[in-house]
Amino acid sequence: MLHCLVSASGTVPKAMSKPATGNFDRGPVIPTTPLVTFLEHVQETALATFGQKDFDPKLYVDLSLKSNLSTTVTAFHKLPRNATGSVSIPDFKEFMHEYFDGAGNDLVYAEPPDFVPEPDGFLPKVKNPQVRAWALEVHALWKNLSRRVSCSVSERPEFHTLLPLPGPVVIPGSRFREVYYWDSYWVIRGLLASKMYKTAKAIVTNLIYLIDTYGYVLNGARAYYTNRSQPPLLSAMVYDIYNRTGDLDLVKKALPALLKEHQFWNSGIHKVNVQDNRGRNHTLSRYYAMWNKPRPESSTTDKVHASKLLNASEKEQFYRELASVAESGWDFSTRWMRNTSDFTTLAITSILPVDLNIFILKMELDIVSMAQIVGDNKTVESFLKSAQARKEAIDSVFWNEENGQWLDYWISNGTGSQECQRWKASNQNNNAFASNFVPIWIDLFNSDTCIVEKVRKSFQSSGLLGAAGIATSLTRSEEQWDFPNGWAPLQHMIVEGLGKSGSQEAKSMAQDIAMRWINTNYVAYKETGAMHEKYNVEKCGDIGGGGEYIPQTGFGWSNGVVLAFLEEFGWPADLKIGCNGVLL
Ligand SMILES: OC[C@H]1O[C@H](O[C@H]2O[C@H](CO)[C@@H](O)[C@H](O)[C@H]2O)[C@H](O)[C@@H](O)[C@@H]1O
Repeated sequence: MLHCLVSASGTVPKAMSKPATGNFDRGPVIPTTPLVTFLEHVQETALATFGQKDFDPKLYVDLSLKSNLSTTVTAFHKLPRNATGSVSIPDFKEFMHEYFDGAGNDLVYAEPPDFVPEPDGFLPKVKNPQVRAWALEVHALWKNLSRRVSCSVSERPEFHTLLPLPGPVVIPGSRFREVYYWDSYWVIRGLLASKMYKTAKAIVTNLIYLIDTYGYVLNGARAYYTNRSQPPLLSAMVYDIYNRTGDLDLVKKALPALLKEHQFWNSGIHKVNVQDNRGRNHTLSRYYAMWNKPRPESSTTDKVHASKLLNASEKEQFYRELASVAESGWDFSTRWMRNTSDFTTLAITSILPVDLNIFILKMELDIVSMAQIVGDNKTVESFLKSAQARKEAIDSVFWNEENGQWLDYWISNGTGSQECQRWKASNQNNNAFASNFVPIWIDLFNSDTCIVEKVRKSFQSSGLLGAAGIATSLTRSEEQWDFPNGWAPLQHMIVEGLGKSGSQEAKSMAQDIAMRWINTNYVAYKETGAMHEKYNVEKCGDIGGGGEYIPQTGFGWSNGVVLAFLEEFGWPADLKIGCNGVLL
């Protein structure tokens, strides 16, 4: 098959049409705020002063000011330093105490209005008392994770990197003190199981507000996340809430925002046109952050990686790749590296990712359903066409009949390339990733018995299924979105897709994976007293590791997926919970 990669050019949406900085124009850059830039300097001094041990760079860009910026900057420059840029620990601590409010102080605890300790009709299929008691503890964690932005933020926004939001949110937990885009989908799935519809709707209202303000949903609600989005799942949130609550107003409010979001992912740098040898043009999307400097929340770390690169142009491009990987939610993974043992070869902007395009196809189909609900026939017609076109693109670019998987596709040229290329099978990434099975999540694929059987067999022999769930990849890289880590969202999409299919074998497989996942979450919870951000799928009860920050607890999407699984599959009274069926 001959594919022709046509330019990924196009107009940058108005909300983000800022000139690129520097001499190496590889796309737009959204300028950051003076406060973020200053806090990066504070972060650097903190590292020089305290050293690497227990250092979390994000902490420093989450601080808020006590006085205005210029007074604080002046005091910062007056601090006596030695040659390495460090300050004496007592001087630095005093400066921090005098000029900054602690990270997270501007996001205050908010009692969820719809929380009750045991909701009516909670997890009716969970019969085992021990599992029920644990599920109620997980349900109670929503109270710990519920926040609202303090009034001080809207009073003095220039003192904060936290962005103002109209309503309460649920945060992932620990260092993730703000609301995150794609995490919110699984938080909402859990809230629906917890019958907390108001809380779920408030999250969606905030995300719609972000679209109204910025033109897209930000990675998270912080000033340093304005240059990128995250996997687009707002339509799925709205659609699932509507299906539970029948809230027509929510659909009416969401629809215009979703049309805007669709435009964001299908224009400018995110859009790539591929033409095949039969002259068919396919349009697909990719991740592409509007940033080409170190990520402020990981600035000191990014600079160390970039120091291995020789010139300024390579560094700029590497920084853009880092931020674009953060947009994918899979930060970081060998999935995005040209050379899996060299982190500086991250090249996500040259990849058409399977899962992103599935999320956008789902967005298109959800828009069709919602437009039908509100009687907007023009939108129904136009989005049916978009969905049809993307389905054809997915079939022809990603599907690999031999593997029975959808594979990411490497494009060899970056932004602005006009060059036609011959489609090669070798441009499909043949490595096994959990994302290769994400298409099965959506009804368009899980209702096709033939596809389901092929995919089920392929999944069974892929090596991804471990004792405690689905591994992210098969590569042991020390990156957190790789082997042996398993992540709640990936378990959920694959399990839900297999479970919805008409195949009995696929349904049993879904139940089996869900039980492995529930067991590991349960045992880790009993051992550590917490729900974790990620787990090690090699061993039941083990938590995940690797990556650029220490393992986090809380944890929004893990709680959501456990509750959603328990709602769907239940737990029989006589079935033991724990590793190898051993009761703790
Ligand atoms: O601080 C480093 C990075 O942290 C975030 O990514 C990770 O946590 C998110 C919240 O749970 C999650 O959505 C993401 O999938 C994780 O990899 C953040 O989203 C990144 O932008 C940030 O650079």
